[in-house]
Amino acid sequence: MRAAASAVVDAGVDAWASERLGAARAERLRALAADPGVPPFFGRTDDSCETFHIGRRHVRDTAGNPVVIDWRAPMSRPFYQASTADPQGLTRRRRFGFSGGDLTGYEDEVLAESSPAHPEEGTGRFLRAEIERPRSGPMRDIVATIQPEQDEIVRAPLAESICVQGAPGTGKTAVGLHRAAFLLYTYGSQLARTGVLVVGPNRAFLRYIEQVLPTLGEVDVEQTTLAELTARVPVRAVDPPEVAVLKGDVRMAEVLRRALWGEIAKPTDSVQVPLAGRRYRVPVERLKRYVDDVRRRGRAEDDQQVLHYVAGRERLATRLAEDARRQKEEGGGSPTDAETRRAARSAEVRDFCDAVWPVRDAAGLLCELWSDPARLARAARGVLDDDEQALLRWPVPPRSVRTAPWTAADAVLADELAGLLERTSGYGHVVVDEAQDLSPMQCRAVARRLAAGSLTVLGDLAQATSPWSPSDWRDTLAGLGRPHTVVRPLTRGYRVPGEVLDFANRLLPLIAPGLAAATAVRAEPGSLSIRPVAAIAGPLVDVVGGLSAVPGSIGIVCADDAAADVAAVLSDGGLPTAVLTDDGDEVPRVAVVPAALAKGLEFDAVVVVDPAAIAAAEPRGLHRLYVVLTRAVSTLVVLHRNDLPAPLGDHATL
Ligand SMILES: Nc1ncnc2c1ncn2[C@@H]1O[C@H](COP(=O)(O)OP(=O)(O)OP(=O)(O)O)[C@@H](O)[C@H]1O
Repeated sequence: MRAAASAVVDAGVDAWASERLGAARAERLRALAADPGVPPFFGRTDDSCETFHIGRRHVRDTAGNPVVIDWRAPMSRPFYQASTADPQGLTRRRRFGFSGGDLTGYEDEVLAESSPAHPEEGTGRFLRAEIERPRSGPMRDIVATIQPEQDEIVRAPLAESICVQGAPGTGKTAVGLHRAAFLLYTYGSQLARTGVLVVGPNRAFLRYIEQVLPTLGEVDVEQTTLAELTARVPVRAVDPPEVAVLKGDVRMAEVLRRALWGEIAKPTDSVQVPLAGRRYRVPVERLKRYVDDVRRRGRAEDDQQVLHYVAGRERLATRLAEDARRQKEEGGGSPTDAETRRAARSAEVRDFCDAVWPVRDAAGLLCELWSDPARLARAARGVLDDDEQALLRWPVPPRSVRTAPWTAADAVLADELAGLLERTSGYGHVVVDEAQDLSPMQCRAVARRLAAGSLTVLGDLAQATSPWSPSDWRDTLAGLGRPHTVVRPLTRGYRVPGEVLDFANRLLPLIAPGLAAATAVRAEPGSLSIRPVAAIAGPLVDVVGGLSAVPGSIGIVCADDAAADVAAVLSDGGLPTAVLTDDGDEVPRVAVVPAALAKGLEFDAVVVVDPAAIAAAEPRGLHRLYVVLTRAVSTLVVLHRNDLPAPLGDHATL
């Protein structure tokens, strides 16, 4: 296929067409470029008469016959879904193993109806080897081993919004990313216009996942964090917790709406509109009606019909110009469209709009609200009480909008205002990860990017650490604008060995009562080690030294404010490490990980330093600890000076 694409001559009917052909060919060659380390296929399906290979992309031979079927094609579905109970027409499924591009082995499952159940069906050798392959660098794709319950979600139709409630390591993130790739393949032309957006919680997480879609051949998906999505003001300050909670509260949407639309003034005087050399008086009564009409359109029930503030101002100007035009027509004149448009842009009309429907910008308006108590009180009356209003106000008004002490929550509010001013362009599909932590205002920011598209929401209520953490998904899904989204659970844990998962799951009745616990697909005797220590330093250096001797990634997770000390201890012990930061740098093989950044990440070996300190560091510290305890693929070592938090303490049975 590469040879055929290279051989095409870029001769179009003219220079422009030739250039376009050349660009298309370059694009095609780029799409066909293959990493020699990535095998062209990883599976094979046999039915009674045919054999198909399954791979990352479609490959055909010189005669045009398919040699490898793209994993996303409907024909590949049985490869992922067939079982001995339901062979889906297959007699055999074969999985190939590769090492650095060399075929090293294969595993067969005979699926004919009469065959006995495969002893390790679903957790075959290859799946296990794939999970346990030592990690280095960013997250890998799972195309070769997607499991049936994951495949159901990956291949759900585009129109279906889905919320995946998945326990740690059940593959939520992997499923969300593979779903994006599946949708782009299956609904390419529809999504080419509107695009797909993936939203993650922070840069460190994004850096970890951002290579998965490109390795699946999808380079055009936009992957971003919530902070980047809402970067309307330069964030340079941090809100105290109670202020951040209030700024994330859904009532802020009403306050901002009133702050913008509530300040539209009533016309007090008529306006003289110049049109084609004469002036026409528009009386104040009619002006009032125009303003009311346009303002009402700003509150349309159907979101797609809403007239945004900036467009409303233009509409108002047009209404005045049209009034003058009518007057001229009634006098026998026939003004042109261009003359009417000029009238709408005249100084007289502009002055009127400035007085009644002033030009606004999001940051400027927010700055006014936080600086001017009377202005805030007008917008917040009946919504926020006096104490709440006081929380929002800046003690000292800033010298300029740019230098104001903006916070991350302010950026989300500025984004809300920007969404009231003008329509935010929406995507055809949005995947939002770690959604359990979104504030109601952040949910609205994501919903604005959705327009008519659908949504994949990924999260785990047991890992919810933000102040808004919901106890079920209803409010989040309503906030995201898709209240009827079906919640689908994933409970088979692929990452964490059974011994470790059972230990972490002891926290579940406390942190998420009623939530089904995950069951691990692998047991790994010896994977969990709990070590009471008198002092951390010596044992920590010993443990990390021992783990460093084998390949794979190591995360040393501790309370955020202990990270620098832990790194210093390791470096003094001859084990230089880096502290993971949220600047998007690659995660080093051996990293000290502040607990707040552990979410979504995983390491072959994890050392948890002082779990009691992690639990004590924040209001939802036990949830944070649950996140931390579920990051390990092969080994978890817990070093504790103080007693373990209660449900974990009784480890006599371990
Ligand atoms: N079908 C699979 N085949 C191979 N590996 C898998 C499969 N499903 C999940 N994994 C692996 O399990 C690990 C966990 O997956 P992922 O990070 O997507 O889970 P998650 O549910 O988002 O976890 P968490 O909520 O704890 O962040 C990853 O290393 C992923 O590659």
